[in-house]
Amino acid sequence: MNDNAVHVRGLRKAYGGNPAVDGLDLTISTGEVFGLLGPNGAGKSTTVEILEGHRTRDAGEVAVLGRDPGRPDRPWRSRIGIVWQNDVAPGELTVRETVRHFARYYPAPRDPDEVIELVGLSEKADARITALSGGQRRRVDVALGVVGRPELLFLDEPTTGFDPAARRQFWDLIRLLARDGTTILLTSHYLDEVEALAGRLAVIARGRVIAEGAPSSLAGRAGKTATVAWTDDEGRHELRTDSPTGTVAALGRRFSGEVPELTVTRPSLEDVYLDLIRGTEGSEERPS
Ligand SMILES: Nc1ncnc2c1ncn2[C@@H]1O[C@H](COP(=O)(O)OP(=O)(O)OP(=O)(O)O)[C@@H](O)[C@H]1O
Repeated sequence: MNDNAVHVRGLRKAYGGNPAVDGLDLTISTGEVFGLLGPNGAGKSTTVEILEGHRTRDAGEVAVLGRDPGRPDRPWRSRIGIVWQNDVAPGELTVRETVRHFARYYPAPRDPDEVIELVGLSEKADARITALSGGQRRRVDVALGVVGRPELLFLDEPTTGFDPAARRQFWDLIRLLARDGTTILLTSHYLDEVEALAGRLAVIARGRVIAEGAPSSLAGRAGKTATVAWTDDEGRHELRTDSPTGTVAALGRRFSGEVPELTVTRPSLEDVYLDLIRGTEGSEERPS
């Protein structure tokens, strides 16, 4: 159909007459790490489940790895990987047994021991799943999602329950998979995670994409007013300006050298995101 990993036009899905996905368009290029953001109930999971072939749609054109996920077959399924939101690992097996077991479902799996190492569970390889902590079980979920060497990986809230160090380690794993050519669709409520990992993202509200772009430039973020702050004998100063370069140059001249505690900040991704979704929840008006 086309070379994109994911191609969606006019996707619709309603539950009992209530639209959950309401004319959604999405294109994800092969090899991209794409973030999906949106408030609770925006339609992210419904969209992702349709793309995964786990939910039917009411209308719209959808191609995932060139196929209609509404008619999934086994070879297509083996090309996608899913990290489920809920723990799917069987309890009585060890980590290694579990990963080996799942590897057998795929035609060209990764080496189970390498995968266990990748997710940082080598020391727990012989532990039963039931003996793992919540964050460690989540790592098993990730291992099961990638052991089949997927071309397209769906990650839904992947780092929920991870400690900060484990999150960073997981981000490294995602970057490694991306370098390996894996296309990744990441759904997360952690904006720093999306910013760190995604090349592009879409914000969904009330079943539609309301903004799309690189995290650094979403909704005109890069051009938004900057805040220049510095400290002098009188204390801390903050100046909002559309020309921070000129402001910093003037400060440089005033201090003839280093400006004490100088910072230049633009609105964070979270600021821009919250602005975007403000008014989309509980309102009858739809953003254009
Ligand atoms: N199986 C279902 N039956 C009925 N309504 C559903 C079903 N699944 C989802 N919905 C409704 O569809 C809408 C979109 O839900 P969805 O789970 O896709 O949102 P989401 O963006 O993934 O939210 P969250 O961030 O909370 O996971 C919500 O109003 C939800 O109540």
